[in-house]
Amino acid sequence: MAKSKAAQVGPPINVLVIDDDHAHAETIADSLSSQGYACTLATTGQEGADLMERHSFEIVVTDLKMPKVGGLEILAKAKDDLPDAEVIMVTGHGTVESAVEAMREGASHFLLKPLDLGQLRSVVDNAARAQHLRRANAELSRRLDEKFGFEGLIGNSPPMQDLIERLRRIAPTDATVLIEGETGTGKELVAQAIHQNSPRKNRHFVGLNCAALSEHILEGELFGSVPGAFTDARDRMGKFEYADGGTLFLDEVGDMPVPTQIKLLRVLESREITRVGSNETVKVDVRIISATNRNLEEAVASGEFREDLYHRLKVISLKLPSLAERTQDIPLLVDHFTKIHAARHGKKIKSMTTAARRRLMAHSWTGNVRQLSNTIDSMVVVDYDEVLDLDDLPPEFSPPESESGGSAADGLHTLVGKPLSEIEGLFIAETLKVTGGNREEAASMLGIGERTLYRKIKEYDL
Ligand SMILES: Nc1ncnc2c1ncn2[C@@H]1O[C@H](COP(=O)(O)OP(=O)(O)OP(=O)(O)O)[C@@H](O)[C@H]1O
Repeated sequence: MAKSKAAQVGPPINVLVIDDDHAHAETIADSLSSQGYACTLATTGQEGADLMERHSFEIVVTDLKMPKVGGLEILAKAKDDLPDAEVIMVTGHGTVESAVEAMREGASHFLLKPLDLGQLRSVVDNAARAQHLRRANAELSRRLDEKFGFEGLIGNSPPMQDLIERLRRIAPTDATVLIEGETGTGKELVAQAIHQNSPRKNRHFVGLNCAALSEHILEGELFGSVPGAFTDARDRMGKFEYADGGTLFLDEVGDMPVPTQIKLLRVLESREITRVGSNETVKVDVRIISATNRNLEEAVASGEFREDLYHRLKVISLKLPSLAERTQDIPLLVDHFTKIHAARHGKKIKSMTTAARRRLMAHSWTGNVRQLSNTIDSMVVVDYDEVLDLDDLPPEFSPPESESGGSAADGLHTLVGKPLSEIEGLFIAETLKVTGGNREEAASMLGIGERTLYRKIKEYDL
């Protein structure tokens, strides 16, 4: 491949070369560097593993047989720390079986020793092509995010745009964040988006639901345990240690038992944990994001939540709007979930009827975005004609009596006798309510142009 090709899109592809034979490692790196790759060398498996923790490599070329940390361990490490990296194994004739195992475990290619440099370059070029495609996709989704959201967070309404703007500023810092919001408003998604846009993104994002766990189990989960700490206790790493260098997401933090709250506060202050049953302390570097759908201020007032911990957790406080506060986002979310669920079920959905959209817009979504997603999921499953319509909606969406058949006429009776212009104004106002104030959507529902709608809004002073 020509030198320029490897560096075609953006900065050069980052390659990590791991080989305990120094001269061999250098030959590989020289050969790839001359093709425009940015190579980093490691001459032990351990050194390679350490480098993978700190840097983001796109391709890893590793020797299979190395003392202590071998190629298969490197592959497992790459899966954890660099899940998008392409791993290429270099192996001697005697170890072909392990190389086959490596392929099964997700290596993208293996090369036999003695290494043919031409073949090496062509295999690396193929991996680089896959990485360029990944970069292009990431760039595309970044642009889409810029337009419609942030890391999969869909929403164009003013409260969502404000939230996304704040997230962009908060994410790259190390600040502790408390996310408050009703169930299904996207608290976990927001926590993940913060992690993905922080310097910690290559380390673990570890979630723990603090509700419904007894004090002892929760503490074992958080801090780990040593044998003998309690019945069945094993030598086990807790979530804090596992999240070291990364982010720990404490979901339903408002339900944490008070004794555990005290221990958590101590850990946040000292930045070290003690496994349950042990006296040894372990330093941890973890960013804490917590979430709750309870009103924590009330919990503090009633003594169920410690005030000092509350203030520690809410250095940055984010309140997620309920779906009722951002009905304007429903059409975007509907399209988003239709695509996702159709792809998941391998079904083709061409469109959704206006009547079905209208019903979804008017619904009271107590379960917020999750409930909307589940509803679209079930519509996609039962649909048979590639068009999502009222008949695909779950039974709880059946129209109320007043909207169906003859009884609708009863409702209309109350309007008889009013001037047509007043009725028109009433209908426009109702439609705008249904669309959450979205005029484009309202105009399309009413079957009139947007300019006409603007004129009528002015005319009726809506
Ligand atoms: N703004 C959004 N854009 C796209 N998908 C979203 C958005 N908000 C939530 N979702 C989706 O809705 C579902 C519920 O979100 P999530 O689990 O983050 O909510 P939650 O507030 O943590 O809920 P709970 O309090 O019940 O744990 C997920 O599938 C998530 O991907």
